[in-house]
Amino acid sequence: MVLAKKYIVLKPFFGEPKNSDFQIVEERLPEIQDDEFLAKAAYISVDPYQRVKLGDKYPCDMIGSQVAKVIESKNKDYPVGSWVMGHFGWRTYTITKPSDEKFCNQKPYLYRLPDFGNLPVSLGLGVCGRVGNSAYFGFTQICQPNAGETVVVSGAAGAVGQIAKILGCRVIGFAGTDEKCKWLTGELGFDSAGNYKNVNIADFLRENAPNGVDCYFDNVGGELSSIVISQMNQFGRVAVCGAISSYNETEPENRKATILQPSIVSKQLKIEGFQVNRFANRTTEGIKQNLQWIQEGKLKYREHIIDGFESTADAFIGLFRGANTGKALVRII
Ligand SMILES: NC(=O)C1=CN([C@@H]2O[C@H](COP(=O)(O)OP(=O)(O)OC[C@H]3O[C@@H](n4cnc5c(N)ncnc54)[C@H](OP(=O)(O)O)[C@@H]3O)[C@@H](O)[C@H]2O)C=CC1
Ligand SMILES: CCCCCC(=O)/C=C/[C@H]1[C@H](O)CC(=O)[C@@H]1CCCCCCC(=O)O
Repeated sequence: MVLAKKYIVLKPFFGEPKNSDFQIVEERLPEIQDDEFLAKAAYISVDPYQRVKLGDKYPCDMIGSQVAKVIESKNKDYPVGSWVMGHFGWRTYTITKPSDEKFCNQKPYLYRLPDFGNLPVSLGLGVCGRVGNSAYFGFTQICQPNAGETVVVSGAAGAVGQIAKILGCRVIGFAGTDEKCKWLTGELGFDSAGNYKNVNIADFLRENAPNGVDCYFDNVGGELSSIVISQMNQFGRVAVCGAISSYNETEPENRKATILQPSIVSKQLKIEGFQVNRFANRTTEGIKQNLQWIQEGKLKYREHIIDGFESTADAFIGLFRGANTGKALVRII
């Protein structure tokens, strides 16, 4: 008999998520049945979308993905010792099977990790998982960049800007600390990077993108994005990936930003939102491309790893304070 621990969310988040919004409970797991396997969590992913994508019934199980190891199995496709990515929620042990979508209707719900060679399995939640695929497919399919074009990325400490450099673009990033900006222009080779908390965004862009912006990959939304969009070129393309600047905002007044329509019309812009599961049937293609770029030394990654299941809520809260540089993960020890 296995005793699992899981997080439940007690009530809707209000403003920044708090430890008191969560409770850890224990659950006795039954014996596995035909087709099922038992997986032990190794890394749990904390992600900004978890702030805004819970249902409306409380208390509820916390949603989220993990990389887990199969430790008991009655399913030949998931043998003991194999590594899986599963959308199981924040929990230590899970019994499931491929047709089981009781935890969440996310697609893909479950898959075996490809062979990462010498690289850590934790990448399956970051650059070699759905986060990396958001960057790869969101940027290439929505922005449709051409070599030589100028690309701006907000929430820039991820893969998008590096992919833009690989594709021959000029890249400008915005991030929330000077240390992150130094990493972007240093190790990651961005052409310039500005700390959105202390630069004048419009002036910074006029100086660093004097010929205007062709593509904008928007992770944050709000006024920063309105300013970037106001400096776009004719037929510019915007991929709207997220709007983290608004996720904790409780006052509707503060969710307002400068009107976009004059720029959209006069510059004939294409602005398109996307959700990475749109590309679910190309999951392996995206993972393999990012993996290949890592192996070739073209794509670098950082992980922000916090130890201990009991630290998961803190790791989640840290996302909204910019505590992470790179993918935020909880290692289950
Ligand atoms: N459309 C889709 O399918 C997907 C969308 N997303 C979205 O992409 C965005 C980035 O997610 P992800 O890469 O997982 O997370 P990150 O690893 O980029 O972590 C979140 C980062 O957001 C920044 N941030 C926090 N608060 C604010 C704020 N008020 N204004 C600006 N930046 C802020 C912080 O960095 P800093 O120090 O720079 O402030 C923080 O480190 C989110 O909006 C998320 O919802 C993610 C995955 C899939
Ligand atoms: C205003 C709400 C904007 C929310 C944007 C966002 O972050 C959406 C993300 C999810 C989308 O709805 C479907 C998904 O699968 C996205 C999340 C994927 C992130 C992957 C995180 C790691 C993992 O679970 O593998």
